[in-house]
Amino acid sequence: MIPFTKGHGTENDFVIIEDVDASFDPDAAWVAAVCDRRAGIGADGLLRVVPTAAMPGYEQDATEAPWFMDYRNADGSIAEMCGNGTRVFARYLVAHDLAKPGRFSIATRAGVKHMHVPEDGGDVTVDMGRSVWPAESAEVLVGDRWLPAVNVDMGNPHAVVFVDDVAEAGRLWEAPQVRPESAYPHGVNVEFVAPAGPRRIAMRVHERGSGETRSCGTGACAAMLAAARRDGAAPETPYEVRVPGGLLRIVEHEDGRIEMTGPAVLVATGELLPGGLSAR
Ligand SMILES: N[C@@H](CCC[C@H](N)C(=O)O)C(=O)O
Repeated sequence: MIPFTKGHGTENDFVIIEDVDASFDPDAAWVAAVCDRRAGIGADGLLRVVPTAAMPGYEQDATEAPWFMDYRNADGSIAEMCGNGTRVFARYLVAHDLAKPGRFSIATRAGVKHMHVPEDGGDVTVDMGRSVWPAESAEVLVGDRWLPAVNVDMGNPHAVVFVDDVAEAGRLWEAPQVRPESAYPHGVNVEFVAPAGPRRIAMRVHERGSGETRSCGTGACAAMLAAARRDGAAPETPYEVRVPGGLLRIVEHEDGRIEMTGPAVLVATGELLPGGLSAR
């Protein structure tokens, strides 16, 4: 039987599997079966808690960040980074005595991230590092209009589109169409962003590998940065990003580091029974 924990950050939900001896490397089909909302546990993604020293290519980060967040999307694909995932992962480490509350670091495929988990169980902050702005120009189809995309890399790729109302994104049952597709050789997360007041935006997202989710932390940072540039806001200006699953508070510092604060909730623990997951 495989123990698991279920958690979420602004309703971006994850199955967390602890793998302290790095003996478990699930394949994509297994992850997709666990994340299936009818035949599995159901989640937007999976977080494997594994020693950084056991992750080939990341061993150098182990001293600073002993635990590695091995993130998988709901379809089983690997992504470099998950902003909401970092907060939930950090909460898990503290709850399971793998880290002390306060400040500590975790390793990810997008580098080491610095966390703050308050002792009182309050909201968790992650220092996401700096953004990169790819030069490609691209567009996203919204209804029957092609709108310009603002490309922001937060360790993973994002295309931010400004709309008047996030409802314009439609049902998002399928990945939004982008052009040229060559602008996103590894796929893209698409954020639809509308004004929601001074220093406040509303966002919906279609995530690469997971479909529409109720929140995306890296996406919220990309959206905030695109909005702040558009508003001409100075660094250190805090923004609120309203997503269907709650509220994230984000600030870009003078030195370009981006900090995101929001909830990180552990909901349940359980065990996966042998043979219970549907073969695909
Ligand atoms: N929900 C995440 C992002 C997860 C990865 C994304 N789907 C991708 O493929 O890049 C977040 O909170 O950042």
